[in-house]
Amino acid sequence: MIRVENLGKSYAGQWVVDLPELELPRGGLTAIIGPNGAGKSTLLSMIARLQSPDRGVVTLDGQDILRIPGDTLARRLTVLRQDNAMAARLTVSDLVGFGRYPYSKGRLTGEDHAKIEESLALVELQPYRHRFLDELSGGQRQRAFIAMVLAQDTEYALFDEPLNSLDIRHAVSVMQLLRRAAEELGKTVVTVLHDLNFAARHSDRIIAMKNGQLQFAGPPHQVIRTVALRDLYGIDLNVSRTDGKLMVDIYG
Ligand SMILES: Nc1ncnc2c1ncn2[C@@H]1O[C@H](COP(=O)(O)OP(=O)(O)OP(=O)(O)O)[C@@H](O)[C@H]1O
Repeated sequence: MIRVENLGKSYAGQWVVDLPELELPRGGLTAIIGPNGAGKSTLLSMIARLQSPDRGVVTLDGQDILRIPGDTLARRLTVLRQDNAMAARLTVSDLVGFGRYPYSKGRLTGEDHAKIEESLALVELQPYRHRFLDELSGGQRQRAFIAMVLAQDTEYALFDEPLNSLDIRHAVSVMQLLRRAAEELGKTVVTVLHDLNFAARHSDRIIAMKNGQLQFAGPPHQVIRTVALRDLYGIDLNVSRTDGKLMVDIYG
């Protein structure tokens, strides 16, 4: 379980994350939604220890993440960041191989190569394995980074807007991948999503943030409601339910 206590991050005297308490239980897929600037990425990067909080603690299965050695943490938790700045003259295979670093320390074993292949196949990038990152389209590059995260094969996997730049086929495929990781492999998947329909369809629970605070939390049908979405985004969106499936009319 990931637990956040009294967690805060502030810039210029303004709390951009201000969470007295938040629990992300083990297993399942949690979507984090909320308007631009709500604090979603900041929360994710503090959980992944990419950014340090100004107050409070994050615990992973009861352990303060600041006390977990880096290589141990890297075998338990991984994160796909929104800004994947990385050397362009790196091939797709090399990048995905970095996901194995916590295990191989740079000397890839047969098992590592198998994981790399499996991850490339999951995002359908085998034909591009020898391409340099700057020779890929935006969506292909995004899938390469997703493959790197999958290759790391950690129990906790955090994603910040994984569907960025993806066409609809690959967006559906990545969401199904995350779903399978949670359902069949028992991983704990936490992902920031802007697409409310993907969040409604594929998540077990939704956390909705606004102004750095937790606004709503619960299963999709409790959060994906016209009143809640108006509160979050300031617009009226019609939500319907057909055959038990929630559908947000995102065109207003
Ligand atoms: N380095 C920084 N210096 C100052 N303010 C920052 C910095 N990083 C983030 N912020 C501010 O913190 C707030 C939260 O940013 P964050 O990126 O966490 O939001 P978000 O919910 O992920 O937004 P988006 O949906 O646009 O990605 C924003 O108001 C942002 O401007």
